[in-house]
Amino acid sequence: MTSATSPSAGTASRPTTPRGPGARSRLVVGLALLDDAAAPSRLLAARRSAPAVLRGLWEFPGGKVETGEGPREALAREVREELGVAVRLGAEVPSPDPEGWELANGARMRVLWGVLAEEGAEPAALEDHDLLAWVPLSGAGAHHLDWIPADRPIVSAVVAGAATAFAAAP
Ligand SMILES: Nc1nc2c([nH]c(=O)n2[C@H]2C[C@H](O)[C@@H](COP(=O)(O)OP(=O)(O)OP(=O)(O)O)O2)c(=O)[nH]1
Repeated sequence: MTSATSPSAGTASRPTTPRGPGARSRLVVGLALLDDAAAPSRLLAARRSAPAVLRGLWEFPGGKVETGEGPREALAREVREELGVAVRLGAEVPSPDPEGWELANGARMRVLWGVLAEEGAEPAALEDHDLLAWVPLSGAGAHHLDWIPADRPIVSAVVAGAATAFAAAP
């Protein structure tokens, strides 16, 4: 499976600071996966299965950027590992801080829009999650889930911005 990304979209191509061999930066990347680029109506949410402190809470699929990786590359890798699908990544969901959304542990998360790269592909909860849900973008749909608290403002931004997420994409 190939992952199609658009390197020029968004600002998520900034390099991360190397911290030595095998080290991981504190940058986390998350995916706001929409069911359709032109007329999105649902967002994919993933329920954490571990660690214990996060178990049962919902989040954006993704994870930590590894040393030497760009954020987009890291996100495509995490999504392949966690969901078993390739995604077409779009721009970054704008955050109040250019470094990204602040997480509870002091880390930052940058969230990118995405849609499935292959028609008919179905994300599966392969790693880190025990349940996936396509939640409606309209009404209170997405807000009903028990999100990781730091994700709540991101969910609001995603719900507000989904309709135009891919509007400028080629
Ligand atoms: N993936 C993801 N992580 C989030 C979100 N919100 C949030 O606070 N986090 C936190 C949880 C974790 O402390 C951290 C991401 O770590 P992770 O465990 O997903 O990263 P990883 O897949 O690279 O895992 P690992 O190899 O370090 O175990 O960011 C979110 O929406 N998605």
